Amino acid sequence: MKCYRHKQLATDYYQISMSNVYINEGKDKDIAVFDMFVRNNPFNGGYIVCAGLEQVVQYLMDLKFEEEDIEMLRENHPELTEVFLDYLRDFRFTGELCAIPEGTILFPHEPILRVKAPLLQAQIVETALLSIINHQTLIATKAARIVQAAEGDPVLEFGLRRAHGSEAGLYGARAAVIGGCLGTSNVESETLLSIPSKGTMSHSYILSFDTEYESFMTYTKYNPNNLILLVDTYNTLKSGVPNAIKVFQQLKEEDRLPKMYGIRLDSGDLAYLSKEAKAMLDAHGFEDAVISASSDLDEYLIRDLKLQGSTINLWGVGTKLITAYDQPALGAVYKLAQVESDGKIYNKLKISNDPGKITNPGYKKVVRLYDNETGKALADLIMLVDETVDETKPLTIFHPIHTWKKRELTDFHAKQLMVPVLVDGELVYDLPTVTEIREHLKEELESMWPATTRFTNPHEYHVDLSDKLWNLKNDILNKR
Ligand SMILES: Nc1ncnc2c1ncn2[C@@H]1O[C@H](COP(=O)(O)OP(=O)(O)OP(=O)(O)O)[C@@H](O)[C@H]1O
Ligand SMILES: O=P(O)(O)OC[C@H]1O[C@H](OP(=O)(O)OP(=O)(O)O)[C@H](O)[C@@H]1O
Ligand SMILES: O=C(O)c1cccnc1
Repeated sequence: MKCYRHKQLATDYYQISMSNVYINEGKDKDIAVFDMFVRNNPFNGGYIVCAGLEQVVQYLMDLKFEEEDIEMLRENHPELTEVFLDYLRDFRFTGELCAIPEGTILFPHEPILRVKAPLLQAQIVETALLSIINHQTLIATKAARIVQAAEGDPVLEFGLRRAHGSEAGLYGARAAVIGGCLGTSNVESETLLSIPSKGTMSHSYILSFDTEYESFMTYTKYNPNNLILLVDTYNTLKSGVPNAIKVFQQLKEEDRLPKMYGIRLDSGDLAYLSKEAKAMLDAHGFEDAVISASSDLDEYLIRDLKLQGSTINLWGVGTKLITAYDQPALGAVYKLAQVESDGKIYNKLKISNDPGKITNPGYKKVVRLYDNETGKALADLIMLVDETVDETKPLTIFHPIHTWKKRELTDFHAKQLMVPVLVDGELVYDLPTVTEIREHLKEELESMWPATTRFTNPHEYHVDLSDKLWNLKNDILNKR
């Protein structure tokens, strides 16, 4: 049986059936603008970390349908016309993609990306684009929170075994590094991230030897530079830590104690055990030993362990990071905002009884307004592409639903968040490396007030609409 992935078929069938209509009704040449955005911050948090753009670009640039895909569609779906199947044969994405760069902090309702392309092209890519961005943005945001809780201690991503399949593990590892993780245990990600995978040892390794000491000592023969010994297999304080100290002493005598050495705790009271282990290591002159821990950790547990005075200084985080345990889906959506047909422009919005769910029409951009004195971000404005912000005058911004909530901004500067990525289907953007993206996120987090990034009841960052966009939206609503 053949079983391999056709990425171009990784879509919902309705994209195909709607495209079949578009081409037969001559709508395929209409130019559509779609926005992708998230409606709520995940994890009850105050921000979102953009991730996944590189894979979106790869997908759009590589997208084509093979003869066998077309044959399969013809056989299984007799309703698909030959005109449409023929069109698929030569399919290429020839449109425009603008996006907020990866590692940028984003807030609900702001377009994370905007696609402007012939309607059929812009439509048929929806599912793939959403699945890429929904996944990586969610994991990058979770990772950023975990890294924030670790307060500068390195965090390693250990989740592959608990990921929802190896693809989620691989791209989850990428997103985790974007979110600030120092590295990952995932070996496959080395080719993707160009970051060497890292790791310690498992309980089974230790159990495979007659004694814990022998397992540790044998490990040192083959791992001269990486020596993090797992100390909880038998008894952390009575056996694991004393055996680790014996090994470190012996290596020190032989002048082969690596720079990076230490222990990993994986069960029990991590605060208590880390403090006791630190005291024992210090008493033997191993003050610089790494004390790492894993065991169902997340941002709340890490914060709690720090409050308890734990001495852990390297965190291994698996399940709760790679699965975004407390919020398994981000909920980004992809909505039609404009159609250009026969030279005429029609701005579109989706109505809802919930005013927060009514989409924003038009060809838009996002601008971030920064305070000149502190350099901190003040608010974001979603506006039409042809609008500018006059930085020389005070600017009054208002809540898009509760419009009486107004704020006057003075002494600020504005920065456009979206950048052109594809023009006429061609790449016009230098894709940064994952480590560059991670650095960018650090700067982004520094530009936010702590009130926005705190875990408990974070301040709702203001994302407002320009007057012109607000009027356009209301005009459309009033005409219905
Ligand atoms: N000091 C602490 N404060 C709060 N939570 C802690 C503390 N120490 C450990 N935990 C957490 O408590 C949970 C249970 O830990 P525990 O060691 O009892 O189970 P375990 O890790 O599954 O151990 P075992 O593998 O021996 O069953 C884990 O999520 C762990 O991270
Ligand atoms: O707790 P997480 O955040 O998910 O981190 C990954 C976990 O995976 C390993 O456990 P596992 O029991 O699978 O293997 P082991 O026998 O090597 O401990 C490791 O020891 C961690 O506890
Ligand atoms: O290297 C490790 O310590 C590791 C890797 C995967 C899962 N848990 C731990």
